[in-house]
Amino acid sequence: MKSKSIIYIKSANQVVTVKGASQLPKRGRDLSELGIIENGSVILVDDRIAFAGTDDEAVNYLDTVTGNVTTINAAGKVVTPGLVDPHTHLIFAGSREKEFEMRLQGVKYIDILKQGGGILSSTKSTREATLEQLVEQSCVRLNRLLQHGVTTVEAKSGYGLTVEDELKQLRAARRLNELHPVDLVSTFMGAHAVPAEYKENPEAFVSLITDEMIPLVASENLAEFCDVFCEEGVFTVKQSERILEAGKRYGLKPKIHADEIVYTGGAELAVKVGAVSAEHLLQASDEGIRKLAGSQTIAVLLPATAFFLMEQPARARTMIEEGVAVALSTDCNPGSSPTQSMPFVMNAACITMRMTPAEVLAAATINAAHAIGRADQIGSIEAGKKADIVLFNASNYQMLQYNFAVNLVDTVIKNGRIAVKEGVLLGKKTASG
Ligand SMILES: N=CN[C@@H](CCC(=O)O)C(=O)O
Ligand SMILES: [Zn+2]
Repeated sequence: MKSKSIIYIKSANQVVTVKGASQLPKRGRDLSELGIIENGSVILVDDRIAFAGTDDEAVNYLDTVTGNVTTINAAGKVVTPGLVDPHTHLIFAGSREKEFEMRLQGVKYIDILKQGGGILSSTKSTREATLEQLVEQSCVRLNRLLQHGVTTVEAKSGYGLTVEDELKQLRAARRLNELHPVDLVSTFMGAHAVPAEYKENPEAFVSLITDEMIPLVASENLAEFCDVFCEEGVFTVKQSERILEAGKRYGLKPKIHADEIVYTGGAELAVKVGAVSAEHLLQASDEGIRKLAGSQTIAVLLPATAFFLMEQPARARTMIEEGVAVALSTDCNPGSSPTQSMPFVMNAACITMRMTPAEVLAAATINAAHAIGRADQIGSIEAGKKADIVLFNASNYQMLQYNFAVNLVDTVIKNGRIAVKEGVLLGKKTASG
């Protein structure tokens, strides 16, 4: 019989389990309850977490298991669950730094899209790329996410906007998931923008999404979620509802880019369709926030996007006080958030939205896992969950947010294997494996 692989992480300054009293998303005061173990140990057996407790308890537990033990001395470090990034547009080709300069000169993000740039510019480069080129370019970003502590990432399509190119993007995500240690969770987002060829007839594009794209995505099992950019000048509330309901009929769970640039009632729609998550929410109304608070929909907040677009961020404090379950994400994409740093997002959540370091950590782990329907497997350090763990060079969890614009990640363990050691990616992944 194959010997078990055991990783014994011991003597951590803090093990931040983020374990909650229930299996539900964290809200209100509970968002700050991190289940910290001082002088803690974590024991991983093969690809699962087997134990989390004090150093003394760990010694007793170790007596009960046999296998090849790798010991990691975590003295002076903070141990957390692998970070979860629940909203990205990871799979794309090209970049848009020229638009960045235009925006610095005062041109609005949404106006660039209306003039045929923005998302449509990335659509052009993504259509021109082969699946292999998409995997290659996206792999570089995924490596960086991993080096910044992310062990699971959601990835949306939406830069293809034709049947074949949307499928190509989702197949690229599947390929990357197969070759890379980080887990990818796919979302179909054919409703990311109306392509130029449908400018005069957007309803026909909506029909293409509902009648052709969604059935094909579902039949190839290429995505778990369906997302829509519900925004003035992009997809109306009515069109968004039609698309999300069509997705539901094919087993794709709804997500919405809601109330990002202007208020449209996106948050209200998210609750109406039973969305797993509503994203952005910069312009969400009081009523929208109240409705989110009374629902199971997670509010995925994207402070790096507001920062990069030079806009006011979402009202995180109001949301938390009203009882909304909030999560955080990079929104990694070529236009509004070309970052691969969750630690930056976590810092920005404190500085720009006044979330506390404790709230931020829960929002970037367990609540982020809820936002992609994975909270039973990841997002906290609990026996039975995936062995996805990060060790930070920090004496306490507040340091993670306080020490901004540096990467404190020392070690990342993904599925029970060391993927990053002393900040360096091991067995560096490329598109060929
Ligand atoms: N707002 C819509 N979609 C992305 C941006 C995509 C892009 O600009 O390429 C977002 O979530 O920010
Ligand atoms: Zn997005």
